[in-house]
Amino acid sequence: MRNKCLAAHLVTLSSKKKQPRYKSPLYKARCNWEKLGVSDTCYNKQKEDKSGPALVKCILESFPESSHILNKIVPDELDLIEAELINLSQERYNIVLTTGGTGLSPRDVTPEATRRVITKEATGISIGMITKSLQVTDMAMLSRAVCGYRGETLIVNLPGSAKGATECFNFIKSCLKHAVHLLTDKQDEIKKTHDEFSPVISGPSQVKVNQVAMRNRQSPYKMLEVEDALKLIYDNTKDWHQIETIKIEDSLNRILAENVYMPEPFPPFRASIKDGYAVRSADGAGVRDVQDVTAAGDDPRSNEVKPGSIVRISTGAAVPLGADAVVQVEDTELVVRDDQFKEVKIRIYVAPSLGQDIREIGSDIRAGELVLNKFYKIKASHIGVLALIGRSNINVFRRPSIGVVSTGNELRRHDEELRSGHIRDSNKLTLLNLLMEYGYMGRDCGIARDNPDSVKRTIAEAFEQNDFLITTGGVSMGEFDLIKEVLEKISELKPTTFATCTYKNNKKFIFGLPGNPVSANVTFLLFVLPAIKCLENQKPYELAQISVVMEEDVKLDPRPEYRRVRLERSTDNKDNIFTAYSTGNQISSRLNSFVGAYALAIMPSIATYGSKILKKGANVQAMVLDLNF
Ligand SMILES: Nc1nc2c(c(=O)[nH]1)N[C@H]1C(S)=C(S)[C@@H](COP(=O)(O)OP(=O)(O)OC[C@H]3O[C@@H](n4cnc5c(N)ncnc54)[C@H](O)[C@@H]3O)O[C@H]1N2
Ligand code: MOO
Ligand SMILES: [Mg+2]
Repeated sequence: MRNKCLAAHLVTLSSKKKQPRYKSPLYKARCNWEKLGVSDTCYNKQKEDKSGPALVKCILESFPESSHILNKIVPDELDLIEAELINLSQERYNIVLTTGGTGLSPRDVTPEATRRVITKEATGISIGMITKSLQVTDMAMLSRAVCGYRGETLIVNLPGSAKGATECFNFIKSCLKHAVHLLTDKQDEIKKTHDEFSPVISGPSQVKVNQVAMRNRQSPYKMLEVEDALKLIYDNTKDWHQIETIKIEDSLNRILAENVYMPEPFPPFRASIKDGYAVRSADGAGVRDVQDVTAAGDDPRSNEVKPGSIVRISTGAAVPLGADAVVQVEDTELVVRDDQFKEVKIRIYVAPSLGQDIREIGSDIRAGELVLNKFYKIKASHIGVLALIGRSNINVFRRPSIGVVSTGNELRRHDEELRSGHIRDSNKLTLLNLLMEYGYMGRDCGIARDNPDSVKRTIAEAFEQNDFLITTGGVSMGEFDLIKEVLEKISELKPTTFATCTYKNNKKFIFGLPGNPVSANVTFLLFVLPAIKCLENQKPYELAQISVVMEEDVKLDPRPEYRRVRLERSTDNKDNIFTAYSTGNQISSRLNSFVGAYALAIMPSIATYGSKILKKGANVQAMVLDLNF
């Protein structure tokens, strides 16, 4: 339906062209957004229209989902421009951008035509555009650009030059989508944008979450020990596994869901191990006639070695009939050659033994032999084996599709401009890349704002595409910490949260990790990774541990803690003991405590250790993050 589309129409008008001569569509493109239109009046054979194509390029860059762009030219005539604008609004284009005709020359009539057409003015857009343009040139004072709308169509006057038009488009583009959503009454989209901007409203927070005075003063969720938490995670993930068939080319690091047997012997023919001569061993040493040659790929039945003769052979070639040994070229000498330098007679120094330098049929892999076991993680050489035995597809355990959501009003994408009170979302890229480090792919499912609707909507949208979600933030005791409120079945690993739920009849898994970047990283390694592996039907997993000696006194916490440490081998290193040095301040907001960290040294809780201080020189276990130290 066209009226439901987000569309733009661009009209470029030129004041320079006196006669209206051309009216032709210049450019039409269909993309997978709905309908965008671009029209252009500044077209004249004496001068190339640059602003139309330049704007089309800008639109496509800024709104790659644009589905229809029409670049059209209309002449600089009040009535014609008016008629065209009315026509475009009747066709329900969502945005009409005009270029040209906004200045002070007598031919400049675009604002007048626009005023005739619009039912209401959108003054803010013109003001925004002109204000920002004034930072570029004082000439912007001469702009008479008008912006407004007729029906569902937003009409925006831009200057005529390619530079001015694209500059002004870039000044106003951030509000265009929302303007169209408002004009077309797209409530869902409108709400999303309002959520986005809620945190910048100054004064008391506008986010009405709950009656804060009634909040829990203690977490109502049961807090678990790490081991119990892991058990609960396994119990809730171990039965999910599913099998899928994939191409062997795509199977690296996947978990095999079948035993793989060899269907036929390998090598499938008797193959030479050396470059040399295929011989009859009974003929012994001495001078032989070189009867023929057989190369890799030749049919062994095409040749038969006659008594007293030999056949030149290369490594990997099938040994011809009659031959039962191969003599490497190093153990021979040339006796006679012909004019063409072909070998005629050679001498074998040492009598060959039966079967020498021949790989018998099935000597590498017997027919029926088990070559790969179910539950193996498929490595490069395994894929080679699968190729060797002629498998195109293989059954593996399906991986959950994984989405990553950040939550927080303070968050902006790392590439977005920050305003006061904002920080960049670092957890998203950390987690997506941690997934990749361990061989998984995650999807960016956006940033949810700290209100129940936004959290619910973002989670629901993420569940549309994913089996497994990792969220960060919003799991603690704050009045805007909402993740737990929207989940059904919950256990808490203070403050990490794990829940399973059914969404549209499918079982889904969600980890609400703490927002603090270090905590998100550590809890991913401790809990999320084992859960993903369990869904893939791998055995209970944890990072490999080694024994380390702490290089400093450490104040312990009521909860076990995981210190980021640099490791050094002890000088004598008899028992393979490593010394662990903390990577600076360990506060959980300080993500750079991971920089230079090779391991997580496990600090026991006060209760387990029986003291508040772990003394320098104490021996503890450390989970290895990077073996290359
Ligand atoms: N009264 C209590 N307050 C807090 C407790 C508690 O037990 N009682 N626990 C503290 C601990 S420990 C942690 S960890 C945090 C957990 O916080 P949340 O998971 O609720 O996360 P937020 O409050 O949303 O954010 C915490 C912190 O992290 C920053 N953050 C959040 N998301 C991101 C991101 N994607 N990228 C970068 N930084 C992010 C956020 O700005 C906050 O500074 O709660 C303590 N409070
Ligand atoms: O659990 Mo919080 O993660 O200590 O900072
Ligand atoms: Mg919080």
